[in-house]
Amino acid sequence: QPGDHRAYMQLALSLAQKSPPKPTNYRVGAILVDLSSNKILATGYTLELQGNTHAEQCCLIKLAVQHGVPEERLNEVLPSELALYTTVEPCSKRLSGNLPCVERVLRLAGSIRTVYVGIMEPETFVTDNTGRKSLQGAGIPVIHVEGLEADILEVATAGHIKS
Ligand SMILES: Nc1nc(=O)c(N)c(NC[C@H](O)[C@H](O)[C@H](O)COP(=O)(O)O)[nH]1
Ligand SMILES: [Zn+2]
Repeated sequence: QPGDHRAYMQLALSLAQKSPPKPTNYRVGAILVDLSSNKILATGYTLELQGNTHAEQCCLIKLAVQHGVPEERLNEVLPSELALYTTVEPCSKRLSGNLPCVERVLRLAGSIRTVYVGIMEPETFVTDNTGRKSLQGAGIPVIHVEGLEADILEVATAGHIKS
């Protein structure tokens, strides 16, 4: 139901606000929801876990640790009807060269069925995020949850030098 999507995205935004502001990335919040039980399996925000971690990546790292499997084998242990809510669309390229979150989601396509985003990635670092096309091409719909765009963008870019 739309109300649930909005509530989950609002929760993801509250997580994003915990992220330490940096000029070189966005402050993003993400949650993984088990749609069959409507339970939140994991939450994450940018830089929550050590290293240059993304919000979506933090959700997956936590579950990998919890289940004692490498991140890329999570679809062997996770329920098969998950939804990822992320305030900013998953990255398709990272200036750091780390594995983009779109790749992390694609290899778990058996479990992550839908991605809900608050905004598409702005053009600050990567000008043509191809994530949405890649995911939808793999049968994973990317659905825009409307209404929080201004707040999400303000939080995401709080660490940026305002020209
Ligand atoms: N969806 C998403 N979740 C995040 O947690 C995050 N930080 C970004 N940010 C996307 C942006 O394109 C990259 O942050 C830059 O490309 C720099 O790359 P690194 O983050 O240093 O690997 N995007
Ligand atoms: Zn990412």
